[in-house]
Amino acid sequence: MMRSKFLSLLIRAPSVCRSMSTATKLTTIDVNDKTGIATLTLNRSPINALNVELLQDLNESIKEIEDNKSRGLILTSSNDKVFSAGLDLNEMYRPDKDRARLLWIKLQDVWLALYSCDLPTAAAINGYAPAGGCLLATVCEYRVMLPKCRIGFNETQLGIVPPIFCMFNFLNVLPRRVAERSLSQGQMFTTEQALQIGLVDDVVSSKGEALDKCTKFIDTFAKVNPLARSLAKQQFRAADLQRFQTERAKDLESFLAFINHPQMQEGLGIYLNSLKKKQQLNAV
Ligand SMILES: CCCCCCCC/C=C\C=C\CC(=O)SCCNC(=O)CCNC(=O)[C@H](O)C(C)(C)COP(=O)(O)OP(=O)(O)OC[C@H]1O[C@@H](n2cnc3c(N)ncnc32)[C@H](O)[C@@H]1OP(=O)(O)O
Repeated sequence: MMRSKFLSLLIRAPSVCRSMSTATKLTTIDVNDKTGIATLTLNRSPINALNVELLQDLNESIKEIEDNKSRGLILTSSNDKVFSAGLDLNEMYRPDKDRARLLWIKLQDVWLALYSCDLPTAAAINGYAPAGGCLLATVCEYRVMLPKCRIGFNETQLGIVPPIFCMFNFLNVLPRRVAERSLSQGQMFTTEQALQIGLVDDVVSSKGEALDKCTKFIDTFAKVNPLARSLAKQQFRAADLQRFQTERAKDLESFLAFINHPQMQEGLGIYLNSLKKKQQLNAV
């Protein structure tokens, strides 16, 4: 098992594969022939809210990209305003018990797949990225964002405790003090603020430019031995991954207990309604 992983890393070469897409089309994969880099696009209309199916699709696509020995993975969205609106609140409001359990397990799987991904990963954040959207962006090793967007973990603003993997992501990206404050205050940052604190690495004016920047980032590894690169990344992340595995089951039970709490349900109902009301107001 270990040997085949080593071999696959040693013989990794630019992919000749053109494009792969998952059957459901909630995500699409395009592999650039020249660079061998795979672009994984979130494609769940209207706002890439992460439901069970999208998370399942994402997991399959990440695996497909790894198995096809792409040189890197770029995560982006087909929506030109929203990268991802985070977890689908409809999965948590008056939840179906089995689906809610599955939702969290799939979210944990996606986080794990990206956090421990052998490939270099980058996020072209071409729109809003609250909560779960921020999770997907910050689990990557590099981020570039478009102007006039917002990103952050707003969970505490909604009365939700951010799970430990949000903390791991932020501690990888931000100084500890900034990470703790922004997570505990549920801060949402404008693109400009995100750049200033280092939450994103660069700001560009179009999605095309964002994809180019991500490609350039992945290209910085071109002359580095892929096995050495991958193992160095795993070494940095090993303690987080170990803690995640230890707490995974407890984290799932905490989530289920949390969303099934009557006060949480009431809050979720009000919040969902306010999001819908916003649209009604816009239409007036
Ligand atoms: C100690 C350990 C304890 C562990 C406990 C763990 C507990 C953790 C529990 C939960 C964790 C949750 C993490 C999350 O990800 S929660 C989701 C947070 N997301 C948000 O708050 C985003 C809210 N949405 C927005 O801000 C905007 O919609 C935006 C993404 C900026 C897009 O704006 P716009 O383009 O203007 O689109 P609309 O606002 O008009 O939205 C279009 C329709 O989509 C509906 N909507 C929006 N967001 C969501 C969502 N996240 N889920 C489901 N539906 C959503 C919105 O109501 C509109 O619907 P409709 O067309 O019917 O009016």
